[in-house]
Amino acid sequence: MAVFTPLSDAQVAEFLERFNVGNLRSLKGVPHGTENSTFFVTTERGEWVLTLFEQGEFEDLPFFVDLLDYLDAHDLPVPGPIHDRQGVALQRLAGRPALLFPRMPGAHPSAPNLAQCAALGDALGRMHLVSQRFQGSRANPRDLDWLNRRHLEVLAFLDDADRALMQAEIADYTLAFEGISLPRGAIHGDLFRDNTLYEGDRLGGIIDFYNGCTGELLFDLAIVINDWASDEDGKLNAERYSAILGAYVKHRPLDAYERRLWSTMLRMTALRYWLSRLLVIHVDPPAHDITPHDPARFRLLLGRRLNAEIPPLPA
Ligand SMILES: Nc1ncnc2c1ncn2[C@@H]1O[C@H](COP(=O)(O)OP(=O)(O)OP(=O)(O)O)[C@@H](O)[C@H]1O
Ligand SMILES: N[C@@H](CCO)C(=O)O
Repeated sequence: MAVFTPLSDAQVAEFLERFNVGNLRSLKGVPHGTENSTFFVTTERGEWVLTLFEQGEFEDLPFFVDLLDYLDAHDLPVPGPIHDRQGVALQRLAGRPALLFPRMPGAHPSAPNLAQCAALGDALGRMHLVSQRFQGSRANPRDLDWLNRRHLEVLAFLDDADRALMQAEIADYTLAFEGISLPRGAIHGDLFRDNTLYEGDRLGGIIDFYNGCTGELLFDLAIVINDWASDEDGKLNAERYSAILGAYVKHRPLDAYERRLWSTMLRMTALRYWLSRLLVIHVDPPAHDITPHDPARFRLLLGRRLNAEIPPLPA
């Protein structure tokens, strides 16, 4: 259930008057999502998504608006926030920060085919090409510093083998990344399958940029590979791996440091989700009654990335 703040038709009809999007025809709460209240809004001019922000860093919202405006202006398939008649995107409604977006077409791909993987790699490559010139800045909230700090809070909940693994891995990443500067830019930060929408093989939209930040582009790519190209047993699926990366490098070839650190980055981003999911369960339970994601999935992926050879990167 993802309507934490209910809205009436009258409230939304009045809200829409601030914009040039037409008059309310229907309003429907979206039953997915875990963090924000989301509504599908229909007017005679089209379909829109209204998001009320319930938690998180409200001071980061202008960064997300600027990033989405920028990517939208560069023809990436993202929902560019609708600006009101005065040119302002970030609003307040029912005491919450609010944004209105165009509704992107399509559905989440649970088992993406190779054409869908290639479409994702293509869009991410195009995004990273332009995002290196994005002027905004927001530190990556889940970077290596965060891993180093926050893993200490979950060690007590792990068995001896997992505790030793987590500590050894983080020490290894710290050494591997020391003094190395990888290409940086704005990144999505959480580009899982359920943050994309497809109509057939066409990528209709990349959504949920609320983990967006500026950081290492390779971090984004590794998150994508771990989610999109892992089979049920956690092993890398060579075909999906090649489809995504092959399409990506056509826009942004990887440099020598990125190639050298690729397998480490795959492990680090697997551990990033293992840790964030453990923190949700043991340390920071969500304010709302939602089913937490399973940390074991990313413990499995980490083990696979450690113990199996990573397929070569495309040239
Ligand atoms: N612009 C959009 N176009 C179409 N559907 C959208 C759009 N924005 C959000 N949605 C739908 O609403 C759902 C919830 O939105 P969103 O992911 O922003 O919320 P959340 O609470 O942050 O959820 P999550 O748990 O996925 O992080 C999405 O899974 C998607 O189905
Ligand atoms: N994609 C995240 C949840 C949202 O940040 C996860 O799977 O743990």
